[in-house]
Amino acid sequence: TRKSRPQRLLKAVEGKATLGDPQSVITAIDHFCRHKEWAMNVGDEKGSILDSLVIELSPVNVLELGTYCGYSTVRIARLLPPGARFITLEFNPDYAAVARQVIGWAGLEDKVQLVEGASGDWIPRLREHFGVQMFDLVFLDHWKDQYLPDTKQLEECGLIQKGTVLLADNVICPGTPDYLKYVRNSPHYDSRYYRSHLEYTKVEDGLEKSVFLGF
Ligand SMILES: Cc1ncnc2c1ncn2[C@@H]1O[C@H](/C=C/CNC(=O)c2cc(-c3ccc(F)cc3)cc(O)c2O)C[C@H]1O
Ligand SMILES: [Mg+2]
Repeated sequence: TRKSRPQRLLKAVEGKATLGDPQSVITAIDHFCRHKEWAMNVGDEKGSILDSLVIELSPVNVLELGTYCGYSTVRIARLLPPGARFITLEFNPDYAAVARQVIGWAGLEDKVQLVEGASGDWIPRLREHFGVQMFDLVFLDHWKDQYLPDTKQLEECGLIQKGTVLLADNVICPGTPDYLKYVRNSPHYDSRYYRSHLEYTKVEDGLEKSVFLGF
């Protein structure tokens, strides 16, 4: 059977990137998606905004919702301080398999815990299973209608506390209207929109950064 797009993306990484060099993996994926086949990675333009926020925050505990091929996983993991803990959730086993290899090519497998499963099932178990008390940074990039329910569940589980930063991809395209309304209207969040473009295109999109102010 024909390879899937994630498998073709992985082939491009294996053909172009240098083993153990995260930047070469990022460059290989961006080149593949810009010149061969578009794929829903956060991309280089929004990725640079993500980089600057990770560097500024220097987070110790990070959660990513929606690993896909591991592009943003590599972008984030390569910038984390030693001893940081990074959990990424992906429920599609084929995507998870590709992501493990992409993360492995970048040499970042020791920095990332890729958990196969649905965010809704795993969020209530993160504390007792991984001993994590709260997250400094949550990157939301999974199904867009899951952003709000998962944010509420993270709040209820006490995994979002004063100072936690939520960073959401695609708040314009495809759009996450209910999530955006929630974080922008809630007195418990200080929210800011970083205008950019949909990965590898000229279409407007952006990231929403929301800092939890405490209850
Ligand atoms: C609930 C849950 N738990 C764990 N993993 C979950 C999950 N829901 C999705 N996932 C996993 O995340 C990934 C899903 C990501 C969804 N992202 C998207 O749908 C997405 C779509 C576009 C887009 C924009 C314009 C267009 F014309 C077409 C597409 C751009 C993006 O950056 C995206 O992230 C893969 C999936 O298996
Ligand atoms: Mg996205």
